[in-house]
Amino acid sequence: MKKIILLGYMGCGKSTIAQNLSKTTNIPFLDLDNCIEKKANLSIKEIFEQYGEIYFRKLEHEMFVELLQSSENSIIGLGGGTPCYANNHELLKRDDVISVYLKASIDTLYNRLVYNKSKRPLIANMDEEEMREFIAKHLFDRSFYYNHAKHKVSVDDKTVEETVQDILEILA
Ligand SMILES: Nc1ncnc2c1ncn2[C@@H]1O[C@H](COP(=O)(O)OP(=O)(O)OP(=O)(O)O)[C@@H](O)[C@H]1O
Ligand SMILES: O=C(O)C1=C[C@@H](O)[C@@H](O)[C@H](O)C1
Ligand SMILES: [Mg+2]
Repeated sequence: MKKIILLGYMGCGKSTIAQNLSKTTNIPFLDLDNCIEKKANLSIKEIFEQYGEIYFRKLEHEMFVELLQSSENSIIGLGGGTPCYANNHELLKRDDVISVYLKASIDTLYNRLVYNKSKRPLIANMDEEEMREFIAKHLFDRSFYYNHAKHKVSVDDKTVEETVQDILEILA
């Protein structure tokens, strides 16, 4: 069974695009962050605060493997850091996986995240200047892992519908 996996930096649109792609294709959508929250019965923010990031990364890896094991077709929106820990990037190459990196520029990410950071523990307490610096460096470090995706779609200056269309072309 095929898994369509969307990955990329926080705010690139994984959850939004995955939800819309699911409506268009009728393939069920699973958001990895939401699945972790449901299983732990805690928000991502609470898991970071109460147990720390390393524990979160362990839960994230376990949930990713669990979702890949299911026999259903599905669209999976990963967390922003998922490919960058626990060798998760190797899983993007599996034969039953269609992995798509939603590539966004620093400006796009900054503009989307600046007013919407409270639920994202890695940036929640940063001021605007700090946040731009952080995104630039972090994206540079993470690109190595994101580039293990089989496909890449640029999301800058595109509507949700345009990005969904780009992904449908990959799937065709
Ligand atoms: N063209 C667009 N495509 C996708 N998202 C957009 C677009 N324009 C604005 N947004 C907004 O960008 C924000 C970030 O999107 P979303 O939460 O889907 O990102 P994410 O990649 O799932 O982030 P995270 O890794 O933190 O879960 C949302 O508020 C969404 O509405
Ligand atoms: O980029 C990251 O490392 C994260 C992104 C979010 O999706 C969550 O998975 C969490 O806030 C960590
Ligand atoms: Mg998301």
